[in-house]
Amino acid sequence: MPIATKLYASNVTSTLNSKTNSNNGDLIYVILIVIPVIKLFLYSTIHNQNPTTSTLQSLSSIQPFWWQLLFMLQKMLRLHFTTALSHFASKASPFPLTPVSVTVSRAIVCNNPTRFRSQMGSFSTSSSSSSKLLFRQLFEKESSTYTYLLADASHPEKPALLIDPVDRTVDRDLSIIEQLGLKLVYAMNTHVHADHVTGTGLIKSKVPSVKSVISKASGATADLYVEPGDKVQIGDLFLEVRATPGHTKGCVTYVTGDAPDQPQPRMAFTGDTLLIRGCGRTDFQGGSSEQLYKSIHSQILTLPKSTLIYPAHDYKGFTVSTVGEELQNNPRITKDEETFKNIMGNLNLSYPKMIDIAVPANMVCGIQSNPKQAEAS
Ligand SMILES: N[C@@H](CCC(=O)N[C@@H](CSS)C(=O)NCC(=O)O)C(=O)O
Repeated sequence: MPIATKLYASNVTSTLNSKTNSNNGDLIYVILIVIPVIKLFLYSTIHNQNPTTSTLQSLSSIQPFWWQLLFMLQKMLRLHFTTALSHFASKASPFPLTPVSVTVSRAIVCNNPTRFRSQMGSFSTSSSSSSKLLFRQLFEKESSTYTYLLADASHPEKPALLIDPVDRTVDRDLSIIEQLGLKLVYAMNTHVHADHVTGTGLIKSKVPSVKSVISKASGATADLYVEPGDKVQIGDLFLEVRATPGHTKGCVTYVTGDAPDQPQPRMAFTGDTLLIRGCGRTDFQGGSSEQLYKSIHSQILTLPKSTLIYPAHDYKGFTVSTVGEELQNNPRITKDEETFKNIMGNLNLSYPKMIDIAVPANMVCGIQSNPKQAEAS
């Protein structure tokens, strides 16, 4: 029996029980109170006394007998006596004393699951929703890199793309793609990375139909080059390409489409341009703090405040932010341009350990002469 029906049935039973009990209570009321009063009046009449003036005298003479009788009755009918008291009390009180009210309130909670679901839903701000989008944020711990998997799950072929895959985690990424029944179409980079080798080359060696993608401005070799304003389509979903130079000269940010059938809120894959509470360094690969400041402010922070920020790295355990959150809390980009340039000129970060291997490899989208060697590294 469904829980709501069960509760309703027990509620009906309780109501019937309390009705029976109140009839018993009426009977006890007659035995305990009405009969003694009649007896008192009869006694007064028989003895030719005015009942009003002789009440105290009369009571004192009959009390021992009647109270003894009442005491015995009470013992015999303890349960009924208690019920009778409850009956009188409930008649006097605006609040019912029987458990019926408890049962009813439980039934109301269980009968309104949608109310509680919608309350829970209104607290969810950390992910974007679309009936089409399948989204996964994947992490590579050596370089603290995020790789993003996006797919149109409503399309018959379930076309998918990867943003910023890492060579070390290609097998993991391809296995989740296979498990979810997706068809990987594009392996994309936000820029030429300096701290790890991109997974795009290795992916192509394992799934030759996949196309590698990078910006034309990067100067790197790939199957497809994107430019500002281009759209990268998978099924009915698309990403817009925005030029965001500054960390490197070819950096781009991929932003989900601005249309009612696209994920809401929008999602921005910012690479190393905008990090959570930080931003990419500007001291190599054609970096420029002046350009970075302009890119972030004109191309990313002008998006709706609800836009989700998904960076290529995080070193502090953050996973996602929003434009609104960064506008308020980012210690670098909330400053004026001069202060920002000063901060960026004094970061004193050591060069990435992999820079001498990573940059040349990534200039050809990670295509290795021996993919098996790369897989083992
Ligand atoms: N220690 C790491 C490199 C860390 C680093 O320099 N990160 C870059 C992005 S990867 S090129 C960066 O821009 N950091 C900004 C910051 O404020 O930390 C290594 O050796 O690989």
